[in-house]
Order: sequence, then structure tokens, then C-alpha cells
Amino acid sequence: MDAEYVAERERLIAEDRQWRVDALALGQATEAERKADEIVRKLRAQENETVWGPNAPPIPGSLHLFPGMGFLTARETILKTKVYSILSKMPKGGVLHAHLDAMVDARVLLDLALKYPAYHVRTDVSLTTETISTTLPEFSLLKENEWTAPASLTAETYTPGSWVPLAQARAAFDPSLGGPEGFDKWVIGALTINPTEAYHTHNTTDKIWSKFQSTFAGLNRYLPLWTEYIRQFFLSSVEDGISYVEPRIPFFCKYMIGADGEENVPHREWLIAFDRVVNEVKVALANQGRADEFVGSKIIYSALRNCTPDELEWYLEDCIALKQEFPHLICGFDLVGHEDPLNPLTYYMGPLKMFVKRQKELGLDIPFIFHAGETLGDGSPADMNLYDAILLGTKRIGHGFSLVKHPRIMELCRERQIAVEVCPISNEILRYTGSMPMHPLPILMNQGIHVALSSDDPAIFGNMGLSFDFFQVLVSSEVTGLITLKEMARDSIKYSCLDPDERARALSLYDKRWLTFVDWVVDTFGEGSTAYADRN
Ligand SMILES: O=c1[nH]cnc2c1ncn2[C@@H]1O[C@H](CO)[C@@H](O)[C@H]1O
Repeated sequence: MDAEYVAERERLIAEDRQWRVDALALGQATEAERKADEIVRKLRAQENETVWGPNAPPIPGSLHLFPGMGFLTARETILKTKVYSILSKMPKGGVLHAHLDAMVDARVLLDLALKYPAYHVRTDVSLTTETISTTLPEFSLLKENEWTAPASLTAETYTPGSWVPLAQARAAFDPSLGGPEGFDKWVIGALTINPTEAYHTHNTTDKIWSKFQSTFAGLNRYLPLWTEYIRQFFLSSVEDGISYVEPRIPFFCKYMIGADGEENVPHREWLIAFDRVVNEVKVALANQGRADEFVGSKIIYSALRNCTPDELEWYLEDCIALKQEFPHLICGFDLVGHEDPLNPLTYYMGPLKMFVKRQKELGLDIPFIFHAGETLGDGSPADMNLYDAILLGTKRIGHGFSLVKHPRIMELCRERQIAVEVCPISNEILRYTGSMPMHPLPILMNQGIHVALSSDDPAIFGNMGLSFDFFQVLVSSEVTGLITLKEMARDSIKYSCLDPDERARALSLYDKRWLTFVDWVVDTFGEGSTAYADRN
């Protein structure tokens, strides 16, 4: 290539890349950041050959290895990579797209439930080696006067449909079905999605959604457990370098079950408990000298897209009442559920418009933060939700998987600074994309649309924290580097619902942690480190 061509080529590349969300950050990167970025690029290039290349050791369950391949098959291998070990230490910012019902590891949730005698389980057929793989457990919290005598789900004498205390069901699980460990495997299998389901038996969005819906077993709808559940959610997030969480809480059920086994705990008491745990976690971390690692949590009130407009009116009023009592907690409103078959936003236009009007009258600010375009459709009602989300003034877009089909909406996202909550692993497991290299994320980034990377339902998908999602994004793009990931992490704070002063504090804490992280990468993996000597 002659010099003139090279110059012209570089100019074109620069022009194209100046649209990217990380363009400014790349221009301002420090020496240490450039070094760390370079180190990670080298490690990625090596591992893309040695771990994910054509001559890499085989991974059980997959004929084809490549960077960004199906997460459920790749998960154990990802955990062993250097790139993952780096990303697991990276400060992540906030999680802005997280369904509270799926935020605590299934194993941890089961262990929590086993502590309370109110938990019971039943099946509709006797469990045998033939029936176990097709039979789901059903859980319930019984009042003390309904608690049942010890029995076994696997005994010949078991009457299908009768409740067995959860801990007892585990202890008495038949050895031919694996005993207590077999019980755990069976229950956890019902609470998660496995590779066979995602990539073989349920390999379409509709089929995997039916399995996905069945994993929401309602195990956390018990206030004594719920408080521990939230604590776990915060603490496990902090362990992964996440400093803020903005979960969507489903308020579909009007009451949770209280310590007395009665289904009578109203929404305001959920929030009182939530507030208490946020503060307890802050204090606990401060006592360990880690106060800077957690700035707190706010809640996106969520209703389900299958309610009627009248029912939605009730939820919207409830949301307003909660906002008035807990202005620092309620920060947005959303409608959740499988977008393709459920009601589009247009179905709820009356109550949604009324909600905006009511807020004006009352001087409240509860932005819509809508799921929209989580679909493969092109012009389908779920795809068209993107237009309505924009017209209704959504603060961010949840998923926006089909956003890249809409040039004007992308332009509006740029103009109005509407960030997209992108959940790469969720999209792959729910079969919106075959693998990461096919995911539209780079299109959004290259077009200058701000992205908050999120995990969606990590307890079900196995992508706890954010390290796995960052990993899949990093290994499947040549342009993306550590500085790009920093930009996404900072955007998850910038586009959060934190108040301006809280946000400024969170960003400055983030920047401080980032500097430490970058130095650690350079010291641990750069020239002169033991890791470097081993590699070269
Ligand atoms: O990715 C998603 N898109 C839309 N709805 C979801 C997603 N993940 C979970 N839920 C919804 O949240 C409820 C639990 O709180 C589930 O019922 C599910 O429908």
C-alpha cells in the first residue's frame, strides 16, 4: 500500500470510529490505561487461539469452538481463562437491567429455603428414575397449622399432589435418584436453564421462554427469606465489582407471605425491608473499610404485560403511592414479560398517559424505563413497542434487541441520550442470537448509542454478576478493549436513576477504583510480572 492510500485509509477508519461511544475515552486514555488495554488485547488474542481456536482442547457438548460461543457450553472454560480473571476484578459500575426474582444463585436460594420449615414441595406424579426428568417440583409456603408430617416424595406410599416439608423431601430423597444431592440437582435443574434445553430441545425463542417462565418458582415470596435474598443480591454484586443495582421488582402479587405464613405483607412493607437491608449492607461494608464499594440501590416498579388496562391503573396508582412514601427508592416504571405474545404498549396507552398526567399534578418524577424490542420481529407488535417507548418518553430502553432495524430511533437515542440496557448472555440463551458474534451490540456501540451492559436473570442463566457478560462482549470484537468496557461501566452510572449528586459521587468512586484496577493489570500481567515471564 502506498503512503497516500494508507493515509486515506486511516482517515476513513478514524471518521468511522469517531461515532463510537468510546471515541472520547480512547483519545483521553492515560499511559497506564493504554498499557492495560494492550495487555488485555494480547491475552485475548492468545486465548482466542489456545482456548477458542480450531486446535484448542475440546469442550464437552460442543463441536465448534469460537470466542463468544454459546455461554452455557463455554461457561466452565471461561472461568479458567486469564481474560476472565482480569474482568472479574474490573469495577463494573451499576446493573441497570436485573429482574429481582432471578438475582440470587439457585444453590444459595435453595439453601436459604431449606432453613425455613414453612417451605413445602410436591409433585403431580410419583418420582421415579423414569419420571424425574419430566417432573417439576411445585413449592408452597404453608401456615404452621398446615405443616405436614415428614414424608418422602420418592416413597411408594407418596400421594401425588400432597405437600412434603422441603428439608424432609431432601433428606428422604431416594438413593436410586441420587439421595439429597439428587434432590438438589433436580430442584436446581428446575430453577435454571441447561445447555441441552437452550441449544437442543428448546432451541427457539418461544420454546425456551416456556422453560424460562417455569423457572420462576416463587421461592422468594416469603418476607423472612426475601430480606436475606436481597442481602445476598447486594453482597454477591459487590463481590463482582458492582457498586450500584437498580432491580426491577415485580409487584404483580399484591401481598407477600409473612413470618406467620399469612399472605398479608403489602408492598410498602417490602420497601421498608428493602431500605433496611440496603442500609445494613452499607454499614457492614463500612465496618470492613469497604464503604466505597456500594453506593446503594433503587427500584424500578414492574407490572406484567398480561394484565388488563384496569389492573394496570391499580399498579400505577400503587406505584405513585410508593413513590410518595419512598421517594429515594422508587425510580421508574416498567412492564415486563415475554414481549412477543403479550400485550404491546399501545394496549395500555390510556393508563400510561394518565400516569404521566397524574405525576405532573402531584409534582412527581417516575420515568418509564420500558422493555422494548426484545424480539426477532421486524414490524411485529413487540418490535413496534420501540416507537411507543420513545413517544412515551422512556428514560432508557430495556434490551432494544431490534433497535438496530430503526435508524430514526437510533438517532433519537443519540439526541435524547437514551441508553440501552443490553443483556448479551440473556439474548443468547433466550435464542434471540445464536452467539455473541451475531449480536447487534457492536452496531449500537459503533453508532454512538450508550449501553449499560446487564445480566437480566443471572440466577437462571448462570451469568452471576457482570464479569461473564463483559467477557463475552470483549472476546467477540476486535475493536472493543478495556477502555471500551470502562466506558460501558461508567455509562451504567451516568444513565442510572441516581440523583445528580449521588451520581457524581458514584462516578468519582468509580474512577478511583478504575485507577487501582488498571495499575493491578499492568503490575500483574505486564512486562516484568511473573505472568508475563510465563507467557513469553
Ligand atoms: O428478559 C426479560 N424480558 C421480559 N421480561 C422478563 C425478562 N426476564 C424476566 N422477565 C420477567 O420478569 C418476571 C419475574 O420478575 C418473569 O415473570 C418474567 O416474565
